[in-house]
Amino acid sequence: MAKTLLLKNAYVWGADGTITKSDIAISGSEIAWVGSEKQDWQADHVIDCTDKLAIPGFVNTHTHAAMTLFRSYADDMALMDWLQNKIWPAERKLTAEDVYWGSMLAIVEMIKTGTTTFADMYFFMPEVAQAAADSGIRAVLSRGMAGVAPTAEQALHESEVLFREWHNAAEGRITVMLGPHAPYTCPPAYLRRVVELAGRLKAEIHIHLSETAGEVETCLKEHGKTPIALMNELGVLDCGVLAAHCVHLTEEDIAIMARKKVRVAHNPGSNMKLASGIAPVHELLSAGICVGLGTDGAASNNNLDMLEEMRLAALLAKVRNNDPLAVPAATALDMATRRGAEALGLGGSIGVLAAGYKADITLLSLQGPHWHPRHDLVSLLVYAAQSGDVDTVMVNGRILLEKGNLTTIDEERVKYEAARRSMRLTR
Ligand SMILES: CSC[C@H]1O[C@@H](n2cnc3c(O)ncnc32)[C@H](O)[C@@H]1O
Ligand SMILES: [Zn+2]
Repeated sequence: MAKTLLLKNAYVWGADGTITKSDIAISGSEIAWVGSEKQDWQADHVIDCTDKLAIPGFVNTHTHAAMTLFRSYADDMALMDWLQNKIWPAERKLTAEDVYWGSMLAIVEMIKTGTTTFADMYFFMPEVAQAAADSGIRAVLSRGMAGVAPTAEQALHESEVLFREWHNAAEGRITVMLGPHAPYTCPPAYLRRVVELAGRLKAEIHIHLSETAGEVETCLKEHGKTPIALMNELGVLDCGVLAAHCVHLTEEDIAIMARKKVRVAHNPGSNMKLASGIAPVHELLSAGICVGLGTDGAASNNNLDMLEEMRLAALLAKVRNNDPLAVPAATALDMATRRGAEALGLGGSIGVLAAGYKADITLLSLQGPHWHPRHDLVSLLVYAAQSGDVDTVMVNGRILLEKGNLTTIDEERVKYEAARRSMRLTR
């Protein structure tokens, strides 16, 4: 018999976008019921959620988890300078164990700030998968691929093995996509092979696209097309694509993306810090494109806090469009949860608190002074909440954070391992 859990008397952000005082009944890994009338639910365990807000766990649609190891190592630089002169040389020294512990540090931070799913693109992905499996979090994993010697062939092979060994593994918490890094690291011939592999495995693609003005300029010079148009020509957009960044887009790019149902991972914090630019989120949403939120890696953000990303997304759109109505609070929250789930191909399974969805839930304490007065809880969540408000987090009905304490991870060991490995890598 599946274990049952009752979250009693919470403020629940429901499927209709309103917040009402409700109970949430959970059976095994799924939400069985949300409402306020059911009296006869026999729960194995009851959590009193008085003065707590229940939302779907945040979905971080783009990160490089193990880059926690490089947090604060190289700041205040532009993307290509940062990658070529600081990050890539340090990444060449990474071992599988480094990636496991760096990913674990990311997972600690993500769970403690209310994230229940993350999409990762990096190296040594079986170790990232193991970290996700060990911790209980949900993850969508891609082996980052660059189409240049000496690792181009190996990356294709490792992507296929990762897919075969980990897609739908760990009680269904882990899924796998293919991760060609970007148009400037993957030449057209290589991208065609990625498309062939995606077709054979029926795998989707996670890629960085149109992140900087320089990327678009170079692509136009070398291929006579924008990165989006080039991906379209190569068949990449027919595979089902999660495109990270999408900062510099033409009207024609947006029309192609809408037609091809490209989903976007918007990373406002990283885009600001690397001075990449401001993505046209309002225009993407108006074109009917699915936009989720991501932190990018902790070396370019420098944290993995989706509350912060949600607030930045709402604020930055207003600045870009000179319009206070651009990306209202409710839209930002939807992007951090339901739309993020859709962006990762998990729509209908997570991202909403309703019967039949997986029980991936974040409870926030409403006791801090910044939650008063309470005209509008969605507004308070997006514009005033703090990560320290995150009280309880569950994935698949399993509690990973209880009253602020991790239940599956030894945080002190993780911090120790990450610190000593980071010292070696950046020496
Ligand atoms: C091939 S694994 C992923 C690869 O991406 C690098 N990376 C981190 N942040 C960004 C970014 O904002 N744009 C492009 N590439 C990025 C990371 O360091 C890995 O090398
Ligand atoms: Zn990235």
